[in-house]
Amino acid sequence: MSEDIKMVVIAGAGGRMGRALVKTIHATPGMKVHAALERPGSPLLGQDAGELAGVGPIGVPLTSDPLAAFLKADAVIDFTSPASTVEMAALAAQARIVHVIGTTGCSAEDVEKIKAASRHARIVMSGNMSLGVNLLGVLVRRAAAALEAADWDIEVLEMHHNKKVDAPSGTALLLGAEAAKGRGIDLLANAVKVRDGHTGAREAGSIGFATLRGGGVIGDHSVLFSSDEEMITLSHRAMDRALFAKGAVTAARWAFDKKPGFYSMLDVLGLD
Ligand SMILES: NC(=O)C1=CN([C@@H]2O[C@H](COP(=O)(O)OP(=O)(O)OC[C@H]3O[C@@H](n4cnc5c(N)ncnc54)[C@H](OP(=O)(O)O)[C@@H]3O)[C@@H](O)[C@H]2O)C=CC1
Ligand SMILES: O=C(O)C1=N[C@H](C(=O)O)C[C@H](O)C1
Repeated sequence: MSEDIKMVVIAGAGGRMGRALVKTIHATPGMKVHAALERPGSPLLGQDAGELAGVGPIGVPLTSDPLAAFLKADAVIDFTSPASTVEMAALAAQARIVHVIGTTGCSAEDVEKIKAASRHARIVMSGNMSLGVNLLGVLVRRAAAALEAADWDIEVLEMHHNKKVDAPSGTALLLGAEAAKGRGIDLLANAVKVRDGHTGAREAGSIGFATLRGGGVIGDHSVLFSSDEEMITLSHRAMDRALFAKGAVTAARWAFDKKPGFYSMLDVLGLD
């Protein structure tokens, strides 16, 4: 790689992932936190991003002007909210900088808008930035392709901390999408995301989701393949948010010399 990302903007710098990203970028030789963004009106505006991340002052105050932040930047790493990410995608495309998106809970409409921005921008978007989860996705796809839908039920189980606002998690949906791909079916048409009351028996071929929330769990995911006689469980546990931050930095570096387009972590990791 001849050129490398140097100046990185962190969107949502005061959040759980934003702080982990500031810490990771600060510790990465050759990289610098160029600007740190929070939403307009946030009580964190003006505070130093390094202080918030626990690495001491780095001379980068939190601001709420993405366009000014993107000037002279190489990339923006964005773990915020769907509305903010859609807005950032248009602005990052205007500024022609790499946009790495970890935000989950985006609607199909949101994703269409982000994809439209990727006509002019290098965008990497994934519900999970870790090598482990993306490899798990490939294994899930293979298992789903090998196991007959009539005999094997697929359920995706996830647990996260009690502050998480979207469900099922982006990772659960990613794993469900891989299972659907393995079976050659459409996830949207076959997903069962809620069960309550007299639901009737499980529909063969459906892909179920179950969501747990509690305490400080960073991210646990399992895909269960159950037949009448046996069960296969493929799972992943995230133990530190630095995992996702490092994955996002890898994605930004990978995208730097790519053409405009909408990429995933499977592209970045060469797993597809
Ligand atoms: N893909 C992956 O690998 C991972 C994805 N995630 C996803 O990342 C997202 C963030 O997670 P997490 O850090 O835990 O959540 P937090 O709520 O801790 O952080 C999000 C931050 O973004 C801020 N924000 C909201 N709107 C804007 C805006 N317009 N401009 C700048 N900042 C804004 C929020 O501010 P305020 O609170 O004031 O609204 C908050 O500080 C979630 O969607 C989560 O699911 C998380 C981990 C890994
Ligand atoms: O909100 C989180 O914390 C996480 N969100 C992502 C998701 O929705 O899958 C990734 C990770 O599991 C943590």
